[in-house]
Amino acid sequence: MDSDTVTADISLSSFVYALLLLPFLLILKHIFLKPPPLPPGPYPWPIIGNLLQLGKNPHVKLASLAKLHGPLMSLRLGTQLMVVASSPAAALEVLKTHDRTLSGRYVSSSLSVKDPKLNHLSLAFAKECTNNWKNLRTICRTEMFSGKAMESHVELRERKVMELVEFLATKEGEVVKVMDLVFTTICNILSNTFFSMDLCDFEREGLKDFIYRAAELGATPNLSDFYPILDGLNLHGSKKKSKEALGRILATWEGTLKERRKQKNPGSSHRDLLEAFLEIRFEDDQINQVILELFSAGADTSTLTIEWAITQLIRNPDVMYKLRDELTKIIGESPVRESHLPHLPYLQACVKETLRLHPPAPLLLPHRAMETCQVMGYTIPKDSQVFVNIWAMGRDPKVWDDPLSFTPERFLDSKLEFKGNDFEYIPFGAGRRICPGMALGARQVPLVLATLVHLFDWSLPDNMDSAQIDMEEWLVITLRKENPLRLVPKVRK
Ligand code: HEM
Repeated sequence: MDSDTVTADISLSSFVYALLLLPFLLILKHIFLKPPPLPPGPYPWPIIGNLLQLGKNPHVKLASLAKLHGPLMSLRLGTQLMVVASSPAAALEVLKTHDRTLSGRYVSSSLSVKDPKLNHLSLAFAKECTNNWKNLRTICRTEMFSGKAMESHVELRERKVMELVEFLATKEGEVVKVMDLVFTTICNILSNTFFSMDLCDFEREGLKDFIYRAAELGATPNLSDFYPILDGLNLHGSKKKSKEALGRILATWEGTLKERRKQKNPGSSHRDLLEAFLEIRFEDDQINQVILELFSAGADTSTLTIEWAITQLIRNPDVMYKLRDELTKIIGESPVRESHLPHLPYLQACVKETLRLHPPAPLLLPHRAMETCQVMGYTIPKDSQVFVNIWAMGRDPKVWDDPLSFTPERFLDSKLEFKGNDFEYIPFGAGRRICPGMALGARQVPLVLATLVHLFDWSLPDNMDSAQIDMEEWLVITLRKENPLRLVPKVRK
């Protein structure tokens, strides 16, 4: 046998051995290199998964499910996978350690922008954190939320709040839907920052009702969110309804946009966001998209926080008394100014305590896994929806003493801030997707709240006692429409 034949025999036998070993190697790979499992969660039913388990207050139900399944759990909603983080440690993993991968946005099919050009120019609904999204955040920060921009709008915010006070004063003794009026004020603060004009009226319906309607449609789950294959069928007709509602919102500033495009020099006494957008040659569609998103993200969140703060103050007269006392000592008889806010620690603590118990976005906005990743020893597959249940974290007895009581004092000697670094307390989120409007929210909410508490006495109508305002989360919104929470403001003499 010559050496060539021996070499050929050896290679042939190595090949045969390798072939025989292959199944074993594959089995070993399967056993040892198997990706970690999905996060634990309730058993999913065939086809519907866990859809029926969420109910009408998903954050409340998810909080109780997390007690059974742990701080990182997964549920199936139709064909979609939902992952929920419910502890500060899990929130830190999602919003800091894996922020790059998990900062995609999951957008409901009824809200999703079909035009790819607009999708690239979206802020809250941008599916990825693209350069366009970064640029948009930078423009909004520079023009609206930076220290300089915030200072340039102080007088505007104070004026709008005084208009609310003047209107309320004309209603002495009457039953008033105060929170509708607060919503009007917040919308007008925003619309003046965008266009230097009011878009809402205390007496008439208009923009605010269209925004309610659009928000309601956006929050209503759509079957194609759970079964994307049904997307083209538009079973609820919700896309048509959202399009109508959005069309009516856009119509409220269409004329202004046209006018301002024609003007060479806008002539407004202070710069607004529209001026910045026109300078960088944004088209109408692009401007509409961003302003729409800023309205939807900024108006309801601030109003709900004020509404809950007032509700908690009525429920807790001692806290109301202490807050009034602080306001009287620091402000005296004059109207509240933004320059007073840094000197009102108890007011700031009341706002923080309200955001702990009643975060207006209890699950943040839905994030999306842009790639498959491993978190806390579990796999989160690409395109899963990822939520952080800050409502559950705000009421967790492992994190807070006596978590259900409204005790602003807990924030007085504490260094806890809502700026996205303390993961037990993130009402504005954290990481790349943190709320860009935090600076504005953190000024307009205490300004309006302090004004309402300082200038008015709050009492309930005779036929309602404080037990009746023992509301469940999100019921406030329902109350507003079906059985509005009517508080009687009495102007203090
Ligand atoms: C009390 C007031 C507010 C609270 C509690 C709040 C809270 C939040 C939260 C929790 C998020 C989602 C963060 C995430 O998904 O991780 C968010 C996003 C957002 N907020 Fe706010 N917000 C408030 C006021 C405002 C205001 C006044 C504006 C602007 C006018 C605003 C504009 C936005 C936008 C555009 C986003 C989407 C950001 C993105 O996806 O990149 N918010 N906010």
